[in-house]
Amino acid sequence: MSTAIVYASKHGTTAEIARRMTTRIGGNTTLFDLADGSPDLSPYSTVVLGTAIYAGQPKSDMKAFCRTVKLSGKRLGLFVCGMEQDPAKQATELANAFPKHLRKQAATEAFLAGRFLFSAMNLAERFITKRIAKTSQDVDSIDDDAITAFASSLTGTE
Ligand SMILES: Cc1cc2nc3c(=O)[nH]c(=O)nc-3n(C[C@H](O)[C@H](O)[C@H](O)COP(=O)(O)O)c2cc1C
Repeated sequence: MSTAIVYASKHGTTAEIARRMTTRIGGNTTLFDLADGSPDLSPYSTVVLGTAIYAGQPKSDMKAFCRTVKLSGKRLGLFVCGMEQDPAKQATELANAFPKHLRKQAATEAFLAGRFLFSAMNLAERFITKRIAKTSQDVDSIDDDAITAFASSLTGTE
């Protein structure tokens, strides 16, 4: 199985989740950061798309990529990285992050949590995070079990 994991990350946590996912998917798995441009996915039979969520929205480069990418016939997994705690709101963020036709095609999709990294944030982001999340400390909510479960359902080994 040849797999491409394509991600959109601002402060590195979606990238870190994607990196951890590669070892769990195994086989021939390649990482692509959308900040480096749009990859050619034609050689890959399986594709994972992952994006960070800011203010309820996926990153704009993932949104733009989803508008043009052709994935028919491929096994597809979708994930979002965010710090929303309410399961209903997490589900809404996931539902809004990718177009309907890709969600319909997806073999698996998940909200994979994230991190608050104050050292990576700009002043406005620190202010918003302190106000909304009521913390000024780094928080690491990356859920390794959820990453493993996502990889297993993608590869059909669950
Ligand atoms: C200014 C700001 C706004 C955010 N808004 C949301 C949000 O609406 N929903 C959510 O689930 N997470 C939100 N987050 C949390 C980020 O999604 C989380 O920090 C994530 O790990 C960032 O991923 P990245 O490092 O790949 O950019 C926000 C974080 C910041 C700093």
